[in-house]
Amino acid sequence: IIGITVSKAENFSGWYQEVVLKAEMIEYYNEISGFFILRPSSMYIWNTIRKWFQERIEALDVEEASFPMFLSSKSLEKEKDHVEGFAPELAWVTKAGDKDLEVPVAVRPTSEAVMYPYYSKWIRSHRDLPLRLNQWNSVVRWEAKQTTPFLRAREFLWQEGHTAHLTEELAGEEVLQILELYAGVYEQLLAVPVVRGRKTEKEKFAGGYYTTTVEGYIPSNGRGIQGATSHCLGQNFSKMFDITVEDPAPKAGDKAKHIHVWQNSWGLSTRVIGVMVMIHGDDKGLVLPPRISKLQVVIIPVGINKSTTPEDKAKHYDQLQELKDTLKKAGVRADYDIRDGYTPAWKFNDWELKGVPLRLEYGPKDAAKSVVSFARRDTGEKGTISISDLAKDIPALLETIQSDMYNKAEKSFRAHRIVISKWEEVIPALDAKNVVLIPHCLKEKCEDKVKDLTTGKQEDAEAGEMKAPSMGMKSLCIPFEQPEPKIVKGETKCLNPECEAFAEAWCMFGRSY
Ligand SMILES: O=C1CCCN[C@@H]1CCCn1cnc2cc(F)c(F)cc2c1=O
Ligand SMILES: [Mg+2]
Repeated sequence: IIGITVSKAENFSGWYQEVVLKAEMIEYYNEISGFFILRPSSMYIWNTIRKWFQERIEALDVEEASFPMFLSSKSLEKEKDHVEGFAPELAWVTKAGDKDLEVPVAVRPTSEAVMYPYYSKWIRSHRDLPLRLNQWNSVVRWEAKQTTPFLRAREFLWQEGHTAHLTEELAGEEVLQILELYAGVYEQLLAVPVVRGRKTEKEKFAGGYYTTTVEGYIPSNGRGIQGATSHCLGQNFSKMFDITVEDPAPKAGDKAKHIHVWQNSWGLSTRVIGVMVMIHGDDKGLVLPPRISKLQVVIIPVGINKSTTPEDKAKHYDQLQELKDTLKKAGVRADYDIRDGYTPAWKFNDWELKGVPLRLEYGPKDAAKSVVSFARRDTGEKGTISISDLAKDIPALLETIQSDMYNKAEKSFRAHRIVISKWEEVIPALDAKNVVLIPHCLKEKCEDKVKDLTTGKQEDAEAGEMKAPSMGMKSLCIPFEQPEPKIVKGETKCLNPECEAFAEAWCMFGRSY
């Protein structure tokens, strides 16, 4: 059978691998492990996201650039403090042909060290600010952990924005504008709800000042997943790379001094596609939100069989063409499937596997009544639409599917975000596939302890039980939207029973990717 042989509820990771393969989104690059081929249906989704995001950052005066994909160890040296943790992920080129390179070069895992020596050269006066450049490219991080399509790959497509500003306020404003665009990619295109917040000191980008993030939730395993990040780098990188401007408003009598610029960097990757697949897919395969689906409507001829005369078949197929033209004129990405030698049922399965949001069935009986039958991919709901209403009803139905998919996922995430004020309720909540909001002191050491306290111990596992001890919980973000009752400084204690500090905020924790 062409369908999915693994149930999403029973074997989530096996289900996921099978869906992305059988829906023809991905091919494993068997030559080298950890690399994947993105096939047309994935690239269509990525390009839809790219157009949507590109249009909006252009409105923010962000310009596009393309920098080399190799890093010299000299410029890597400049950010050595936080790069050392990443060193195992760096891929190096040491030879060209049969000659060793004098100095090995690293394949970019991100482009700060490639770009910022030139930011230093280009940014002289405050009139050169703000500088806002974005790259659409791919980066390489030689992950040691198990890779999986879209979610963790050794090379992935992303965009990386790198901006420089005169003040912390101007940088901070942009950090949030970009974060809101990331939330828009998820909520408006992928029908995926996200929580907006700030990363804790432990989870933020170590080279930065603060990190804001959009966090997703995977109902199948109750885990949180980082969706995209928008960092304020503060003046950390401008000090490392000497990116300064003359003070535009020196106090009278002061000699001209130089200000280190305030920088941001922000990235969203093809991981977003994996998140969408995991949330919306089902045991028949992919379920695509209409706004990002290459094919929104597939029209399947039914009731055509051996007894149908060639004339009638030809006439019927002409009508399929008319239906398709009507839908295309209405702005719907539609096509029909007249592949010979396959039954309608086979075709239904094939297009369900590929996640096409809406199927229309059209046979001689429908023709006689000037209707088409429809079947929604997300809910399976069926019905009929009169052909005269197609141009109006189909676009409306597609928008209904888009918002129903979002609302269903939003309801599920909201129901699995549990506000907790008693420590003993935490692990049961995690085991019930929830993420939790707890009063927390936000200190790194305390977070380490919370992770340890919530990691199942080997001896707890039933003797001989193969299951790995349950994963501890990490902080996901400090939600901008804080639950009631608001944490009052010095009143509520940090929920970690071994921590004496007061809570600073409600912090979202969960098992995570
Ligand atoms: O996350 C983003 C958004 C886009 C621009 N970059 C930032 C920070 C990237 C953080 N990061 C993430 N991963 C890395 C992996 C490495 F091998 C390495 F040398 C450096 C890094 C590294 O700096
Ligand atoms: Mg990483």
